[in-house]
Amino acid sequence: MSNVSPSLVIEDLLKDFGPVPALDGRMVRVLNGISLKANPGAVTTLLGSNGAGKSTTLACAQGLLRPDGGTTRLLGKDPYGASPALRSRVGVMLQDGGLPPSLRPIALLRHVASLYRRPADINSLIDRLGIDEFSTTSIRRLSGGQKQRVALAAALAGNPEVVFLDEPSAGLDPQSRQVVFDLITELRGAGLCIVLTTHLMEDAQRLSDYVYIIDDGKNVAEGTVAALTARAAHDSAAQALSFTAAAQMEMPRLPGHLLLVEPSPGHYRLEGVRDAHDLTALTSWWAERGILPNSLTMQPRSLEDVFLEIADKGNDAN
Ligand SMILES: Nc1ncnc2c1ncn2[C@@H]1O[C@H](COP(=O)(O)OP(=O)(O)OP(=O)(O)O)[C@@H](O)[C@H]1O
Repeated sequence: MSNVSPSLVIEDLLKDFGPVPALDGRMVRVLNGISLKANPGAVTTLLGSNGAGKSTTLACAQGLLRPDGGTTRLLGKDPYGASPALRSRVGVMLQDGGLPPSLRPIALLRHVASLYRRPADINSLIDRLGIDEFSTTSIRRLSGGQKQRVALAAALAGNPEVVFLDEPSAGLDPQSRQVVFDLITELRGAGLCIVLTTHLMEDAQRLSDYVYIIDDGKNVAEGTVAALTARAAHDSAAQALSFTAAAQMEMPRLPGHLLLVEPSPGHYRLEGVRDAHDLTALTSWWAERGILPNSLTMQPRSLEDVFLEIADKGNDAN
């Protein structure tokens, strides 16, 4: 891995937007020193909440926006104002699709493929992504998930070495999501450098070889999913326990370090469990109230726990 030269290298990226009338015409710094690397044959994920700066980072990496500072090298070149030769080696799937609304999907994909010297096998992409099912419908009338599939096929039509996927699973039903995930995994196996953004922890956890968590235009953590989750487990000995029972029960009084919440009706989550005594506090409440939970799980730490902890620390620091 260390001998592989990264397809994308970003160092200390700065990007300002504005002037913003609501801020007396001042500029807003939305990227404040983002750095990352993405290797071929790997899925590199930018994970962050809404507005963290993921799409802006991708737009700079793709050469669609001119950065206000820092350096960006895509396949060894500055992507801003790059030659068509560089662009033909890169595929982009934008969050809002950017597809011409009046065209039909297959005509569009054949046209896009015809613009490249070494296009992908477009029939196989159409088949894989189930685009045949809606081939006679214009893009304008496609559902969100169908547009996503066409946008992914368009991003891959030129047989790129690097592909940028902005929220690739947005709007997809579980079956299409699985198809897209399988395709991404296969492309990684074929040596593509895949850079994706998501705010969905589950997607990041399932797909990523390396994750950069960004918040407020800055890097806040990075690593493999395994390293990030292991580090968080080491940082904090507390675990969470989930159970399902009758909805909207009166909450018990628990020791101060425990927090019992009902994130959705009938689904309870006890946070901060450190040892078996903490479980006694919970089971005493169940015994007093005659509650027998329908299900009960102690959860291993997920990327979501890591993310929420980092976000919490960020909020505390502000
Ligand atoms: N053209 C623009 N002018 C002014 N502000 C902008 C512009 N584009 C983006 N921003 C701001 O920059 C910040 C980062 O936006 P960006 O779209 O990169 O976030 P994101 O992490 O991709 O979010 P999301 O998950 O919601 O797509 C946001 O606060 C956004 O409002």
